[in-house]
Amino acid sequence: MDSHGPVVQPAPDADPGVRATGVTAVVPLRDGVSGKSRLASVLDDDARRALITVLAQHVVGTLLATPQVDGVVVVTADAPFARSALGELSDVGHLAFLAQPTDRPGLNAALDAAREAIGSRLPETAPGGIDVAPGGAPTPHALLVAHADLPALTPGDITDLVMPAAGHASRRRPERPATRHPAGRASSDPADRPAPASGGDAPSGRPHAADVVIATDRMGQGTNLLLLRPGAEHEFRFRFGPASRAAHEAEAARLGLRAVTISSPGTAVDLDTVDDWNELPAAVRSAVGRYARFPSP
Ligand SMILES: Nc1nc2c(ncn2[C@@H]2O[C@H](COP(=O)(O)OP(=O)(O)OP(=O)(O)O)[C@@H](O)[C@H]2O)c(=O)[nH]1
Ligand SMILES: C=C(OP(=O)(O)O)C(=O)O
Repeated sequence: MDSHGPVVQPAPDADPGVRATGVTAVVPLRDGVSGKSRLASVLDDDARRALITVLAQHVVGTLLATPQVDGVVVVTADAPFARSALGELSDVGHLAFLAQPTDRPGLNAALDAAREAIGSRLPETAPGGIDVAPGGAPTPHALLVAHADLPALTPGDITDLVMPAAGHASRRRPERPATRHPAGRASSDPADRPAPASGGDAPSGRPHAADVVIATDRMGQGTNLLLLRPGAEHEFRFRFGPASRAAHEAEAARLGLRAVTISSPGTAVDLDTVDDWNELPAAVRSAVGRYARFPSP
């Protein structure tokens, strides 16, 4: 394994020339100290820091390896930590770091700050702002929020989520067994597109692009990734936190936007608790476990 943590392979069968729309990804990353507090009973500070690092490397590397993603902005309360954890990935693609304003604490405020920075296209030299331009983003542009703790996420999952057919009622094949690495499960086969968890009521046989795509967690309660297509990306209020899936569905309804909620193994698996750890696919647990030693169950 290289210094970027779990290896990320580009989706092998994705056509880089095919774009639903340009996508700018935003990854919130609190810091390397206070995060993963729900694992504090089993992991000490150093182990949690290592875990936060390897998970963030995996998510950001996966986004950068996804053909539809033009750039990634990491919004963080701890820029030195984020740069040291992720800076090397700048070689892979357009990666920017945005320091979260100290007077705007919290996850939703961090995302608001990132959205504003992207919208105003801060110059590279903007004080406290983006220090690496996320790339010549064409308009219209979609905004994809992805949490930094999704160890089974693959480029294929992201392609499936951002392509216009995401949320269209599809026949889901059984998950393929993990190949060389959990991130190697990528596919752009339409039949592998994530099944809608709810709200996907597009006419049969015709893909329909939702304005808002919510990738929920394995309990069906939270939001691990959130796509706002052009037209939805400005007004939508981020409602991350407890029961955010329902809150985001309600927010879309409030704005008269069409939303779909999807779930696939790679998007649903986050790592917040010991239960999450025990539920990880074995290959993913083994890859992550090389960086953060969890006690045996
Ligand atoms: N920039 C920023 N990111 C945050 C903040 N709070 C959470 N995040 C990030 O948002 C994502 C989801 O975070 P949570 O699962 O709620 O928190 P966590 O730190 O991973 O875990 P817990 O401490 O157990 O809640 C992760 O990528 C976090 O790093 C915040 O206040 N600012
Ligand atoms: C913040 C969220 O998730 P979690 O804290 O469970 O990672 C969420 O699902 O909105």
